[in-house]
Amino acid sequence: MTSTDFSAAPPAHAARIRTFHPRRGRMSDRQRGALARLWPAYGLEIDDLDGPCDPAALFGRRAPLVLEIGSGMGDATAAMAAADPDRHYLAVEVHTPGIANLLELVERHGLGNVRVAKGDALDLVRAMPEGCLDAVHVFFPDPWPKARHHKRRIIQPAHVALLRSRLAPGGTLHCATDWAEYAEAMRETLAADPGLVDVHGGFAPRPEHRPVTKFERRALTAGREIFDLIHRRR
Ligand SMILES: C[S@@+](CC[C@H](N)C(=O)[O-])C[C@H]1O[C@@H](n2cnc3c(N)ncnc32)[C@H](O)[C@@H]1O
Repeated sequence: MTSTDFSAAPPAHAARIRTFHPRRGRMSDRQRGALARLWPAYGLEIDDLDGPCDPAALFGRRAPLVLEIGSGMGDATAAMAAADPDRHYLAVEVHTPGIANLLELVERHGLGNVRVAKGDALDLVRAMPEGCLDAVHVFFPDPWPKARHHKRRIIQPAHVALLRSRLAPGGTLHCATDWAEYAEAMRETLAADPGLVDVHGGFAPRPEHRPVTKFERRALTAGREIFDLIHRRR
């Protein structure tokens, strides 16, 4: 891995970004330090977007872009970005300590191909141009198990149509969950989208390129099955 010069001038979008003041969650000194140092150039506050989001401007150059929705502690994002330096990784998360942890990993491993957005992923996706994404990763999204809360799920028909519209033709939507009922609902929802092709014709074998995430580790410890679904935009 090459090291990255974090003292370089922040990209143009940084002017729109306010200084980050984490209000909740416990963070180590290393995480807090990385957040303070990297946020101005590597972070995007979604609520501050006042128009379309140009993903290339976030990175200062063009490359195929992977969006990870709900990156949690960011360990999977960092591992995938390190193994895949020719693509850009944009992680979206609402949880401040998770963002700080990812930025600490970015700093420690010199990952110049990662950026982090804070806020609601769907607001960010709506602000992105159609066809701008090479891949979308939704790894272990909140399952919202109660029926009256299903409307809060990320994977539901209208959101899938939105995500698909931002994928380039041939781009992939990769979802994983340990919640069997949500897995089945995801499978049906994704299969019903006319603009997507199911790469494996149902649940996919666990792809080696997907690192074990924090929530996956918990699920495996508890003995739960993991379900992967990989679709391609037509
Ligand atoms: C169950 S955790 C999984 C985290 C990580 N992907 C993993 O596998 O360890 C779901 C994550 O999604 C985040 N999240 C939920 N809704 C979100 C949204 N609308 N936009 C961005 N992040 C969201 C939560 O804060 C949480 O960190």
